Amino acid sequence: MYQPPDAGRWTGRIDSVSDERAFRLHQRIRLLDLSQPLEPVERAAAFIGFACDEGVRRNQGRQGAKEAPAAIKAALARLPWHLPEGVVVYDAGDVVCVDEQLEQSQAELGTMVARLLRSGITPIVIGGGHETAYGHYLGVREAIGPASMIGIINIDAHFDLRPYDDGPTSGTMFRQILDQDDRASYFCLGIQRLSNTAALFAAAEKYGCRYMMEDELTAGPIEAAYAQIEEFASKHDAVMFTICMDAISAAAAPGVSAPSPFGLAPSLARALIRRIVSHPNTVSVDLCEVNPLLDEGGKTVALAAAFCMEALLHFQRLQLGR
Ligand SMILES: N=CN[C@@H](CCC(=O)O)C(=O)O
Ligand SMILES: [Mn+2]
Ligand SMILES: [Mn+2]
Repeated sequence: MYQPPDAGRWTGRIDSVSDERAFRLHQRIRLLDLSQPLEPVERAAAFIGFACDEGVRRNQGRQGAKEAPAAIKAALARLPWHLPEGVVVYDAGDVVCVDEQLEQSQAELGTMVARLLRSGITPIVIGGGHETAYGHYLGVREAIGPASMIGIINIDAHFDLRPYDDGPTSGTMFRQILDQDDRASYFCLGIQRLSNTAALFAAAEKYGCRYMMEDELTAGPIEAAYAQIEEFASKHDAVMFTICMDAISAAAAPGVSAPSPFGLAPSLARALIRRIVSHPNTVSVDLCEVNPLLDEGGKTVALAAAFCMEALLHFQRLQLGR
C-alpha cells in the first residue's frame, strides 16, 4: 500500500529562516506524491520508504524494521544541508506492507523505483528488512530493460542466498535474483564467517558470487576494495547498491535483527559508500535492516541517516556537469 509523503515528519531545529547556509534538510525537502504523474527532473534524488519486516519475520528474525523509514527520515530532517546548488531532494512517501503481503509490497516498491528512475530521479530506498532489496531490484530491472547488465553491490555480514522453497524472506533475495536473471551479478562486501553457514558459502561459490570478507576489508588496504568495486561496477550497465546495517559493528549499530560483534567500522563503511555511489554506473541505493525498537539511544538510526546523507552528497548522478 502506497502512502504519500507526510510533511509533518520534516521538522527540526531552525538556526535561521533566511540564511540558507544555516538550513537543514527539513527546510529544503520537497514532497513528491508518486500516485500523481511525474515530470522529468535533473539532479534530483528521492527518499522512498519500505515499511516492511515481513521478510524478517519469515526469516526467524526480530521484527521492528518496518518502523525504520519514519525514524530515519526524522533523523535525516535534522541534518545540515550541504548539497550543491541545483540539487533537489524529495520525500516520495512509503510503500507499506500490510497483512503479510511481502511479494505484493516488493512489486509495488519496484513500480515506484522504476517510475523514479525513468523520471531521472535517483532513488534512495529506506527499508525495511533486507527484503527491500528485492523490490529495489525489480524497479531497476524494469527501468533499464531486459538487455542491460545489472551489478548488485551489497554491504552485508550475510550472503542472503538462502533457498526460498517456502517463499521469499529477508535472507533469500540475491538467490531469487540470480535464479531469475542471467544478466545480474552479485558482489558482497563485509561477509563474516560466523554470520553464514558452510552451506551459504557453498551457495556463494555455486552462484559465482564475488565477495570480500569483513576481516579482509578491516585489515586493508582500502584500495584493494576500491579496485574490486571499480572493476565490478565498470562491467555492468547499471549498479544497484544495497546496504544491510548489520554489516556494521554492533557497537555502532545495535539496532538490527542480527547484530555483528566484529562488524565493519562506520568510517570504513562510509568510505565504501562514497566510492560506490561515486561510480557513474550506480543508479540507486537502499539501506535496510535498521530496527528502531532494538536501538540504543538512537545511534543506529543516526548512523543510517548519516549513510543516506553521505550517499546523497557523493552520488555521481547528482553532481554538476555529469
Ligand atoms: N537479512 C538478514 N539475513 C540473515 C539473518 C541472519 C540471522 O537472523 O541470524 C540471514 O538470513 O542469514
Ligand atoms: Mn545482513
Ligand atoms: Mn542482508
